[in-house]
Amino acid sequence: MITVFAPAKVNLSLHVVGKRDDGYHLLDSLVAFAGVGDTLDMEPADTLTLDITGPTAALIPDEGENIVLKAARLLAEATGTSLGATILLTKRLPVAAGIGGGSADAAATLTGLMQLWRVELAPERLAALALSIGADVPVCLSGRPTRMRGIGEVLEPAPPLPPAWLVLVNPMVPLHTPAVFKARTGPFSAAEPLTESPADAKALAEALAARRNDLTPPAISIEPVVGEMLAAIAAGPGCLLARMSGSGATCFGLYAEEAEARAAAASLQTTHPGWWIAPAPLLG
Ligand SMILES: C[C@](O)(CO)[C@H](O)COP(=O)(O)OP(=O)(O)OC[C@H]1O[C@@H](n2ccc(N)nc2=O)[C@H](O)[C@@H]1O
Ligand SMILES: Nc1ncnc2c1ncn2[C@@H]1O[C@H](COP(=O)(O)OP(=O)(O)OP(=O)(O)O)[C@@H](O)[C@H]1O
Repeated sequence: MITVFAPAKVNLSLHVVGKRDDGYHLLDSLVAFAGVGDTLDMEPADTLTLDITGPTAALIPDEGENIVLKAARLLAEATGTSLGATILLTKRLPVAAGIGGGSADAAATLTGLMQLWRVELAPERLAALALSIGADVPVCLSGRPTRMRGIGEVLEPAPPLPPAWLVLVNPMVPLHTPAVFKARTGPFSAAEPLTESPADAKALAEALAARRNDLTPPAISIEPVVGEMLAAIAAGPGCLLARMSGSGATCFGLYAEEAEARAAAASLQTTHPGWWIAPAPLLG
């Protein structure tokens, strides 16, 4: 059996720098990953089947093909294999949450099934297949701190990030990516990539504070609770920065120490028992 971890994707900064003719937005984003996520267990089988369990399994809508099966089907088509797999997805991340839950699952499916089926794809074919599943799937395949540009297809390693902790907070209200991009108004931003490795978590927070997530105002216009979450996270002790990830609604606090992140998470959970709150290390 193969087990693959599908970590939450966190956009530490996200600048919307333009728009393509087909309506997709051009981004410049510093993307990292957190030590909390879904897991996929895969075993060889004659056909492809998916079971879903875990605390957030029920949040995945019934309609449409699950992105795990879509990724598996496209990989089988691209490699010409007739092999199947029994896949168990343990879902822990909230859905439609800006932390790439579905994209992380799709990337983990590709990684795991390539091992299970002993198939390979040229890197550029794999990248194109990933992008055809979703804009965030290529970066989730990389799994390490990355400067993401274009609509998600232009990837280059980011400078190494220092040890740091995150607290991810979601109001358990889905926020759909197309609606947030649609609500964005005003001029486009300049790209302001991180060029040097921050010495520590405080320096990382300072560098991030000079940048932003341009999707925050449109997300707040659709779900005002995003503004409430940012204020609640920022007000807690030890918080170096509070920001929204991706198209929301998940926001994160950045902390230097694990104990600070755990204390902040416990305090937020007491004041907001309905929110999904996960302390996790920033993966280097
Ligand atoms: C906001 C981010 O999460 C940042 O990492 C991603 O850009 C979104 O990635 P994703 O959820 O995989 O997005 P997709 O499923 O490919 O796109 C959903 C919809 O969001 C809008 N969209 C998405 C990505 C992008 N760069 N510009 C867009 O305008 C489009 O209307 C698209 O139809
Ligand atoms: N395995 C899956 N996990 C979560 N959502 C899935 C999955 N398969 C299909 N979906 C569908 O994909 C939609 C988007 O879910 P996802 O959690 O990937 O969004 P997101 O957090 O907006 O992603 P991103 O951070 O890439 O913008 C869901 O509303 C759901 O209908």
